[in-house]
Amino acid sequence: MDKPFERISGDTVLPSRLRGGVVAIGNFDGVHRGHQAVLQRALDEAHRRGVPALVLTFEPHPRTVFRPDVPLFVLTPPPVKARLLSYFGFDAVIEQEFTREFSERSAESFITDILEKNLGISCAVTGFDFHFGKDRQGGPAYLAEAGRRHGFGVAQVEAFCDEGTDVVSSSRIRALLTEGEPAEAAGLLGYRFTVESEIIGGQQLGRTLGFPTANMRLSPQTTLKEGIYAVRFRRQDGTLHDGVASFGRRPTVDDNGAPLLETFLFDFSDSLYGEVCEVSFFAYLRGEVKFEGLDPLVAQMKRDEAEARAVLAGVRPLSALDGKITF
Ligand SMILES: Cc1cc2nc3c(=O)[nH]c(=O)nc-3n(C[C@H](O)[C@H](O)[C@H](O)COP(=O)(O)O)c2cc1C
Ligand SMILES: Nc1ncnc2c1ncn2[C@@H]1O[C@H](COP(=O)(O)OP(=O)(O)O)[C@@H](O)[C@H]1O
Repeated sequence: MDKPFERISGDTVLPSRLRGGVVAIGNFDGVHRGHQAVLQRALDEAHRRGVPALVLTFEPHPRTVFRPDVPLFVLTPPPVKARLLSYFGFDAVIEQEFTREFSERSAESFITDILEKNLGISCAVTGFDFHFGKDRQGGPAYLAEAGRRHGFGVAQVEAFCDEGTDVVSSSRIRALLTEGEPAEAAGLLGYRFTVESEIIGGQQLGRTLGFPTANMRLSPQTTLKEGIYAVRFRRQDGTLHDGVASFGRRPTVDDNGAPLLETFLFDFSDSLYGEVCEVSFFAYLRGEVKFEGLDPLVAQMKRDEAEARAVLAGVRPLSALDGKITF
């Protein structure tokens, strides 16, 4: 059985069972393959030292605090990020509340108050470009020097490049998802992009068409391309179901609403209302179309189902992490 994983809010002094740990520090939005290089280094170091493996992350994403006027498509909201980190093998994530006030802290106060006093770390692991403290005072050299002064280890991990050329980044992944390239995004993430939300009621029309759909609202900042996808659906109890999903405004039946994610699960007939479920995106099949009536819509949905079944029949895990999420 997997060991218990803890989500801890920032500004708390860690209990003794989690002190002395190795902490990976960063926003890690997406927990992509570049992040995973940093996270793996922290895990290896924790195993070598025989101490807890922790992640320190900032919520909400600092960019939303510095640029509140620019919406940010967050790839991994806190519960999703926490689940990925637990699958990856960490003992806990510390979700430090990020505010303007927090950002005004000096780099030295970040070291003494957060890393030393609250977390009691034995080693910090960061990416090559991690900066911290007011006006980005603290960089890699500062952290290394602070480690020598305060007696904790420091490891910094180089930029992780895709096929040796392009740096893997959250912004590249956001752009791929916005362009309808979920398979390419999965290549950079190391797993299939996954959203989590509660199943809500709709117009109850789907069941009369032979295509009941489990409906979810995604965050309004999600700029995932609208259209039809081959997906895998995960229920709260961990069971997986293949399906086909539509993300969009349903121009045939309801042209005005905000986009909805609606998933038809194959070979399934239970109620899902009120359950928090996950949808993982494997392939983009087509854009949404305004049909003249329900018959051509249903005929197209049947073709979509056949195409999604064919896509999903051939999929393989991209990594151990992917295997834990969608296989
Ligand atoms: C595989 C699939 C493909 C869909 N394609 C379209 C489409 O091209 N155009 C459209 O207006 N709605 C499309 N929809 C949305 C349907 O109109 C919607 O699911 C149906 O009206 C049921 O609505 P309800 O869940 O509120 O009952 C699609 C839904 C699914 C599951
Ligand atoms: N195969 C299935 N795929 C999706 N949802 C299903 C399925 N079978 C039963 N359901 C249930 O039916 C609901 C969807 O039915 P539907 O008529 O489309 O109503 P709604 O308008 O609420 O989407 C889902 O939320 C779920 O509780």
